[in-house]
Amino acid sequence: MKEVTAAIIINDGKVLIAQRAENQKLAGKWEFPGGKIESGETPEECLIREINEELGINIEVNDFFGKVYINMIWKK
Ligand SMILES: Nc1nc2c([nH]c(=O)n2[C@H]2C[C@H](O)[C@@H](COP(=O)(O)OP(=O)(O)OP(=O)(O)O)O2)c(=O)[nH]1
Repeated sequence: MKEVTAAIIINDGKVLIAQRAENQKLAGKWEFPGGKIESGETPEECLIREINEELGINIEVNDFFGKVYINMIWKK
């Protein structure tokens, strides 16, 4: 099982969503920015790292929104 974190960033009543890059899996799809939890990392640490890598900003994690389980099947 793969564990992923994603951030819901709200500013001025607008929610930030990001488009996946052309060189990524699911290229062009829209997502809440985030990524996979690495070994030894807490979900919060993962989120801070991913948002810094993807958006170049430093965030503080506030409220936990929720958890979902997805069964993904890849099609080529
Ligand atoms: N970031 C993000 N990922 C999502 C969302 N919904 C959803 O199903 N996913 C899935 C897509 C991917 O299979 C997985 C996130 O993996 P990723 O490829 O973005 O992770 P990563 O940044 O660590 O990438 P990499 O190092 O493996 O290249 O979670 C979402 O809202 N945000």
